[in-house]
Amino acid sequence: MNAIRLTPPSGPVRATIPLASSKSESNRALIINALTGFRGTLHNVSAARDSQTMIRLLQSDDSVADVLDAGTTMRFLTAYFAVTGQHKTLTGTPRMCERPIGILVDALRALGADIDYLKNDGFPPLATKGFSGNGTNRLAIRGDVSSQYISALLMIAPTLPDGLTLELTGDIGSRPYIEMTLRQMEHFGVQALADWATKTITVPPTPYMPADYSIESDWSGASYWFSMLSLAEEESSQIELLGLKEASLQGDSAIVDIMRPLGVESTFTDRGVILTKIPAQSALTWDFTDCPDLAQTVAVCCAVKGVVLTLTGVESLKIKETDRVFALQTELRKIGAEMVEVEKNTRYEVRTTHSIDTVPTFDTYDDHRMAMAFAPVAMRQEVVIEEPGVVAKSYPSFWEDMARVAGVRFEG
Ligand SMILES: O=C(O)C1=C[C@@H](OP(=O)(O)O)[C@@H](O)[C@H](O)C1
Ligand SMILES: C=C(OP(=O)(O)O)C(=O)O
Repeated sequence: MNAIRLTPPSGPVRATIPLASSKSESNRALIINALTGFRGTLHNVSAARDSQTMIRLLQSDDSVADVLDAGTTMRFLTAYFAVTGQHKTLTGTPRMCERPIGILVDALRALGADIDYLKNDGFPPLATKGFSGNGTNRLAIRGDVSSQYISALLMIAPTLPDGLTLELTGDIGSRPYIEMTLRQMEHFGVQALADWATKTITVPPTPYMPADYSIESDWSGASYWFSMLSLAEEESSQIELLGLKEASLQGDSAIVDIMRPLGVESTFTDRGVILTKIPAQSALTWDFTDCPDLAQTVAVCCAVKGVVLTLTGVESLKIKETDRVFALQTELRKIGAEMVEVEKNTRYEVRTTHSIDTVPTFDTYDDHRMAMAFAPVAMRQEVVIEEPGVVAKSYPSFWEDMARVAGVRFEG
């Protein structure tokens, strides 16, 4: 499957979308359940490759754990294998081996874990080689690189002899993901104390209790449907998204507020949420510190609508599946838009400069979110998307779902 051709709907969009379940919630539930001795029951675990990889690696006796391109799987399993004293080699795709992990490894070493880098210091591949259990129970850790290091440490913290206190330093990025971790730990019987004023989180040494846990649909995946409804030409268009809750653990539920000025009203029901069209604004400013995975969705949507978008809080985008800032800048040009760096690394502006009359072919940079963020452009014009299989990382049925609202043809 080399490319996919998408063509606009011929009339109003009317669709009900099942959505994938959250890979973030799934991967936390899987790690915590492993720490109960696999005694709980998880419902609606995500079919996302990142979660299926987590399941496979938790069950495997193999000494090599290849996480492919799954960031949470790499970070959470490193902590899990390290403190459970398992001897494992953790590796991943070439890009995964460029994504930093030094902050987490330093912290785990301070807790008493023996970890070696196998190639470059600070990056996978690495080997976990046992756990002495006589390290510190208080750590300072940067909060501005990846929250996944913090979530990884929090989840293993209650199994340490004296628990763990984390002092987060610097700004905190992706904080809702840390809160998601704490809420899920609580569900399994561990009550941590988070003081956001002092940026200190204390986890007591407490055994996890087995529990039933049901995973919600994925709000990050939902964001593409908000974008599609925003871009749908016909005012009577409507999309229903199943399995989402208004009171969600997922910070990406912020898409409800981000998309209102872009012309999408959300009405919650007992099945999920119904999206309808309302008038849109001509400019939007948003800080993506809490929800970095939404930046691509919103940037593309604004570019197509001609809404001037100012983005801040996107520093972490450069160390994700690809350098997402570069990828966005390059692909947005194909639809006559530019993403200009207004202040170095901290503030960007997306503006539409001209319209195009050719069919754009979007590259996806081994990044599921590049494919899914650009797919909604097809609400307005025909597009081709390269390597559409990338969506498997978080939302394997994305193109199947997309076929409910647009023409979808695989090519090559
Ligand atoms: O903990 C998680 O499940 C995630 C945290 C975020 O990463 P960072 O904390 O690195 O921003 C997010 O981008 C990623 O998709 C999932
Ligand atoms: C950044 C992402 O995932 P991860 O860091 O877990 O690879 C993502 O899904 O957008």
